[in-house]
Amino acid sequence: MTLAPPAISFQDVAQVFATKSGPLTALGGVNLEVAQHEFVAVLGPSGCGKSTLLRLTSGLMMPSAGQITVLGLPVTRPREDVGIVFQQPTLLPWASVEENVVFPVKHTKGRVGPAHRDRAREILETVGLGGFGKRLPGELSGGMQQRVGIARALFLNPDLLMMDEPFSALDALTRDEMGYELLRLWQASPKTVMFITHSIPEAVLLADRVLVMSERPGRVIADLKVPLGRPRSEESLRAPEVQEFAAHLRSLLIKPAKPSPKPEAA
Ligand SMILES: Nc1ncnc2c1ncn2[C@@H]1O[C@H](COP(=O)(O)OP(=O)(O)OP(=O)(O)O)[C@@H](O)[C@H]1O
Repeated sequence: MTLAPPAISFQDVAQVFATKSGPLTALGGVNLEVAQHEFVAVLGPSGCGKSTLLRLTSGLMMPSAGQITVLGLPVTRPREDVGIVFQQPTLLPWASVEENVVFPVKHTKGRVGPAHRDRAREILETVGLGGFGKRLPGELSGGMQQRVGIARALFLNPDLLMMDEPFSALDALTRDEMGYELLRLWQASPKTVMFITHSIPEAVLLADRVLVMSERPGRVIADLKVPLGRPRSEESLRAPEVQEFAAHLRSLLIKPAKPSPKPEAA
């Protein structure tokens, strides 16, 4: 029996950016593994390199050092089997919802065939936007626009779904609703998900495992299994062990305030 390779593997990955004020080490020696079909959330302070992690996995940039493999193969270029959802859906405002969804194919292959149109309609149906294909993005609510972004990422049925704070621009109720919606989609069509968020409740609700990153240069400082079965619900989130887990995550993320300097003696 051959063991399936991990969906994502980082070995001693560092990322240094050249900036006007000199080299900036965004990631300093990241090691992590994500199993196939696992849902992993990444939490960490602002600027610790979470988005960089996601861009490296997607092949949108190459690491300064270390090795990254996706499904057992080194990442050497942007991969078609990795779908990405950003904080803002970045839709083409003049193109219909359906045109936005088929955009990845139009962009790479130059033409869109009837099978692609069928797939676009199917995936729009799946994300709850059946019947909205001819609308323009500006005619949709923020939550609906983000659903279009998710449909576009799922259009080519990727093995991996990278999500960079996908719901953070939405109001609290829509955000919760989208979280459950995402779980439904993930359970109906299992994929490996790397989900970047600043929200501890969101990470706990969605993920199998939570990776916590240090301040820049980012490293993984904790790799914790969420103590919750599936399906998840508001009620299961209230369980004492889950509350305790969330409190532990909070303690890893929030540094105690430094004592203020003593006033100088008069
Ligand atoms: N292309 C780039 N050139 C120079 N510096 C960059 C580049 N991309 C990111 N950085 C810097 O690298 C660091 C990590 O950025 P990144 O966006 O990955 O952090 P993040 O954890 O996703 O932040 P946030 O939580 O605020 O979105 C930051 O200091 C950022 O300014």
